[in-house]
Amino acid sequence: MGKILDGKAVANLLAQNLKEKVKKLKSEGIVPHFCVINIGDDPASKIYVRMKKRRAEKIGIVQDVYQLSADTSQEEALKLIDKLNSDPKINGVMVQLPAPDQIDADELLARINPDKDVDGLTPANTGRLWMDNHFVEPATAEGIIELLKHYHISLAGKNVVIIGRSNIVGKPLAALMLEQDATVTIAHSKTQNLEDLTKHADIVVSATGQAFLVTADMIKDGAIVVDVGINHVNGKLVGDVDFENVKEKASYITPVPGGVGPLTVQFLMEAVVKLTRRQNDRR
Ligand SMILES: NC(=O)C1=CN([C@@H]2O[C@H](COP(=O)(O)OP(=O)(O)OC[C@H]3O[C@@H](n4cnc5c(N)ncnc54)[C@H](OP(=O)(O)O)[C@@H]3O)[C@@H](O)[C@H]2O)C=CC1
Ligand SMILES: Nc1nc(=O)c2c([nH]1)NC[C@@H]1CN(c3ccc(C(=O)N[C@@H](CCC(=O)O)C(=O)O)cc3)C=[N+]21
Repeated sequence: MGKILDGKAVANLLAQNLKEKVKKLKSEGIVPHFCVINIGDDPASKIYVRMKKRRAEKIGIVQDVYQLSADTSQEEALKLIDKLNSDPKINGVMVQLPAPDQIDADELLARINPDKDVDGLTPANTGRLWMDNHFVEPATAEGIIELLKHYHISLAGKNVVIIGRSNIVGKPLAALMLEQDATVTIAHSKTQNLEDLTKHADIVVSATGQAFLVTADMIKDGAIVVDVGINHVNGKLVGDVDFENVKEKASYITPVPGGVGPLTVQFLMEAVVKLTRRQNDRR
């Protein structure tokens, strides 16, 4: 039976460490301060924004939330980003996704000053990620890398299948795993015979938002399974993986909740502190 990769515990352990870094900054008169721009009324986004706030407070980081109405124009959102970019008191900026239909989210992301890019999703930082020259990494991908490291799971030479090719999860994770010498396959909704790929994988990561996509018959005995998905089924929070059955076959598996999610939030906080430190050391 598979061992649980306890993302929540690892995130809380890292939070203790980060708190000390924040204390050190505070002794120099610096308080890490970032802003989340949330446009519209997506209920899940509001929950995530609250979770970030909770973790930020625990660590000693100041988080402002700019809650913009669902009918906010592109110009208004761009103006707010420009204002935060040029405010020296603000160390980090992020735009919560998804944004409403009238908003071009890619243009908003591209407007964020790469030196304040908490999510690591600006074109500049995405480029640096693929050139192995990165400073902040997208939090979910970095969280997964650090989770595997915590459990002494090496990526070198491993066959990894990542299901999902989004700019926020699948693609950055592929870059980071490739950098650690894994052989990476990225699957998506047009992939044929997905199980032929996953059956040969040492590590399967699912980031699709499709509950029960990954079943036990798709997994090699002793494989490692990382579940990024967040789905609500009959009022219950589940991932993409049929956890109860897959855990009998896997050597390690992440639960949902309590797996990748808390690490995502933790690594957003890590990014805020790193950016704050660099901005102050450069002055
Ligand atoms: N735990 C955490 O910290 C985080 C969790 N999430 C969750 O992870 C999931 C993915 O998020 P995100 O990457 O933003 O989502 P997107 O919707 O942007 O991307 C989903 C990806 O999954 C692929 N996909 C969808 N259905 C299938 C299928 N049946 N078979 C194979 N591939 C499929 C899509 O393929 P195609 O490109 O062809 O459409 C796409 O590449 C969501 O549930 C989200 O809530 C996201 C971020 C952080
Ligand atoms: N610009 C941007 N950056 C993001 O990082 C970003 C985003 N937009 N949009 C949405 C996704 C999703 N995401 C999650 C964060 C925390 C949990 C999390 O903490 N989950 C808990 C449970 C959550 C619950 O109870 O609902 C867990 O899995 O244990 C999940 C998902 C960040 N995202």
